This record gives sequence, C-alpha cells and structure tokens, in this order.
Amino acid sequence: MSNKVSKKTSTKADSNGPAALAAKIRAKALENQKKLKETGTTSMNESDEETGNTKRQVIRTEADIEENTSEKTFTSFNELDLVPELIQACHNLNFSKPTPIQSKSIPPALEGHDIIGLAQTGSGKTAAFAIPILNKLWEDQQPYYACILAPTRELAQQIKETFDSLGSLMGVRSVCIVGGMNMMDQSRELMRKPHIIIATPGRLMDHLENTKGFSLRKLKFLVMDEADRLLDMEFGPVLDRILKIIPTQDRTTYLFSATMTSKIEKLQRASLTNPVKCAVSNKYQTVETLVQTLMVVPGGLKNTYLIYLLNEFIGKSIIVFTRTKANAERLSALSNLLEFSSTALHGDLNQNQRTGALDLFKAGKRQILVAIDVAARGLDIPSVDIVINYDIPVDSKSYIHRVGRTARAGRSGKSISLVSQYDLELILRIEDVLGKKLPKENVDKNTIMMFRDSVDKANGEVVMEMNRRNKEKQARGKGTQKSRSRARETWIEVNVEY
Ligand SMILES: Nc1ncnc2c1ncn2[C@@H]1O[C@H](COP(=O)(O)OP(=O)(O)OP(=O)(O)O)[C@@H](O)[C@H]1O
Repeated sequence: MSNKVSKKTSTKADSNGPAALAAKIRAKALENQKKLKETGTTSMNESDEETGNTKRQVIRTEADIEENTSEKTFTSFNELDLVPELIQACHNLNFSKPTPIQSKSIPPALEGHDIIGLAQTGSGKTAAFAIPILNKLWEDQQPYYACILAPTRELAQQIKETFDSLGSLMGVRSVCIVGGMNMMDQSRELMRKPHIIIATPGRLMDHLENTKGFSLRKLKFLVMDEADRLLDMEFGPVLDRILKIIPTQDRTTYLFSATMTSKIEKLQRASLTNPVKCAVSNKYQTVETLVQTLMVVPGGLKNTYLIYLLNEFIGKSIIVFTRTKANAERLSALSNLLEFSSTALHGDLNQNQRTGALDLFKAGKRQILVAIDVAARGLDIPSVDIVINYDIPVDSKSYIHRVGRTARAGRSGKSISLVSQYDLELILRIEDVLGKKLPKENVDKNTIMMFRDSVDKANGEVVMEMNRRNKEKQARGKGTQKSRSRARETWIEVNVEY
C-alpha cells in the first residue's frame, strides 16, 4: 500500500519542547486518521497473500517454547522504538514504567515473535499485548488487523477500552463483538472496517458466518486473553472453527493469562510458531500485595458471617463471589434488605443489566458486587479493596482469578474465604497450588452471633420473595419448558441452606 508511514521520519524529529511535540503528535494523528479512514476502502495487495512467508515450524513440544531469558528488558517506554503517539499515550495513562510482564514480553513481541505471557492478575497483561499490536498497526494501517478473543463480555469491553486509550492519538478504530448485543448494530460497525476487533468466540463466529464483507483472511494478530480458559473444552468447538478460518501464515499469535495451561496439545490448537514464553510468575502465583485469609464458619451460619464481614468493612469496595446465580441474587437482596448497598452480576441478567451492575459498582454507587465466576477473569476495577469467597471455587484457577480482582497494579488488597466443613478439601488443594498455608481470621464468635437473628429473619423474607417471583415466572412461562425448569432450578438453589 502506498500510504505506509515510516516511523523513522515521523514525529521523532527534534521537538523544541512538550508543546511542540504535542502539536506534532496532534497533526500526525489527524493526518493518520485521514489515512486510516482511507484504508477502510483499500485492501491489501492480493499478491501479498500469494507471496506469504515460508511456513515456520509450529509448536509441537515444550522444547518449541523458547523461555525468554534474554536481558532484553526495558525500564522506560521511551527506550523502545515505539511511535511517539504510543509513548505519549502511555504517559497520559500514567504508565511511568513498564510492569514486569510488559518489560519481558514487549521487546520480543516488537521483534515479531509469537508470545506466551504468564503473569499474576492485575499486572498489565492487556497493555503488554496492545502496545506491540498498535505499534505495528501504525506501519501497516490495515483494517481487520488484529483480533483479541476473551472469555467474557465484560472483559472484552474492558480490553477495548485499553486499546482505545493507548490508540487515542493514532485514530485507531476498534469494535467489541460480544453476545447479548444487537447483531445488526455490530454488523454495521464491522462494515466500517475497524482495525481492532475484540470479541467473545461465539458471537465472532456468528459474524464470520453471516456478516457479508466481514472476513479475517488478512488478519495479522490473534490474541487469546485468559488463554487457558479459551482453550478449555468449554470454548473448544467454536474456537477450533474460528482458528480454521484465520490464516496461520503471516500471522502473529499471543497467549496471555495468570494461569496458563502447559498442555502442549491445547497450545498447539492456537498454531503458535516458535513462541517466546515470558513468565514473570509461576503458574498459580498471586501478587505479594494481596493478603489472603480463611474464616472457618460453622454449618448454617455463612449468611451471618458474611453480614458480619460486610459490617466490619462498611464503606470499602467489596466483591463477594458465590457459585450460583440464585445465590448471587439472594445475597445481593439480603445485603440490600439489611441496608448495605449491593448489586448482582451473573449470566441470567441481560447484557444491559450486566453492564449496568458493573458500571454502578465501578462508579462507587454500589459498595458491594455479588458475582459468580463470570466476573472473576480479567475484570479491572482499580478500587476493589476486598474479595470475599462466600463459596469456595471448585478449581484453584478460579480462586486465583477471583482474589486477583483486588491488589491490582501494585495496590494492596485483601481476600477472605468462608470455609465450612464441606470446603476443607478444596482449600487444601488451593493451598497446595499456592504453595502456602492460608492464615485463619481470629473471630469473636459472640460478636458475630449477635447478627444471627436479624440475618436469618431477613434471609427468610428474601427466600420467600424469590420463590414467589419464580412461581410467577413459572406460571407466565407455562409454554416454555426451559423457563419452567430454570424457575424450578432456582427455587431449589435458593432453598439450599448454608
Ligand atoms: N505500565 C503500567 N504502569 C501502571 N499501571 C499499569 C501499567 N500497565 C497497566 N497498568 C494498569 O494496571 C491495571 C491492570 O492491568 P490489566 O487489567 O491489563 O492486568 P492483567 O494482568 O490483565 O490482569 P488479569 O490477569 O486480572 O486480567 C490496569 O488498571 C492498567 O491500566
């Protein structure tokens, strides 16, 4: 394409001060926005596809994953050969220095390597893959340039925000393609030929199959964020269909997560070629600034202990994780009935309700978010002070991602897990992968038991109200088997005594 911009002659020329640099960046951004708009209509020269590079060896064994032990790290974004617009954007975002994962993964990424990035939760993995992609986009200026896959809608939206912030001076166009939103609106956005597509696998596949003119045949970057989750069986079939459509030749692939699978056959599906592994933590390491404790709870008293903790931490920003949608609704209603300020986040809510709940919590309009694991992966809410595990997650990875919602970007945080006699085996497994025993909270049982009567009474009211609503829903949804079984399932869940 004729309109490539050579980074060397761009605004790196001597500037005589920040104002001049800012003016040059603005001028360049306007010029580039115009060019990026134009590229919406041009297509890459077909012959580029025919030439293609020789196929590099795909990953077959651990040995094909080169550990990045090179000293090639950096301590300031100015040291990197990045376009000034990116450096300015990092500055605007107060990224004064790279996080360890960025320091380790961005240099080999800028050299064109595939990357497997492993770092604790909250350590800046999103910018670690966004920066190399945006830097190369400035050069290539091609629509449908990069596709980032995420396991949840909220995480996809959040990744889009990071790309938009980092690309704010470059005229980058991005789109978020997730379920629960209007297909036609998304098709129209895709027809505008965005450069960056952030998507959940299912909805992306829908558009690849049904939206005319939308194709990823010329894709240059594929990223799997929370890659181990995406490569699990849950996304298996749809992910394999997507990977069949996306070219492997001339494509760079990044896999990032805080809990990476080491199963080679899973990694092979992503068709990495000679990937560089950039690990700044071991598989299940949590951040140093996170204080993790356990609270042993006698049978049938979990609600009482939870309300005691909410009372202890009044005014703090808290995420309470539970295993079921019904419990998320019940605990949110219970805490609101007891004058706390709470909202629920789970899969039974429509997308607007989910986005609304998250926005209320992020804006500090709700102190407590009661969520199931859909909120455990990747969500970046800088203000979360405490994570409470009302239920202990059944697998250790979920535990890591849940407690990783606090203590992010170097901030401190605390997690408390309520452990009943049924949870001991799960806790032992979690302590085993963490490689440490979790300390127990000292509790004054008499103080806690003072809450019991009011909590049990309020919980009884909430359960009755939920069952009344479920019966109503059952009556309304008489015609559909699904809603009847869903209502019955919820009734059963709600009546499980803790
Ligand atoms: N170099 C940096 N300096 C300061 N803050 C940063 C830097 N890079 C990223 N951050 C901030 O750190 C926070 C966490 O980043 P991000 O959400 O990418 O973490 P993550 O490693 O992807 O976490 P998770 O594993 O939970 O998905 C964000 O608020 C982001 O803006």
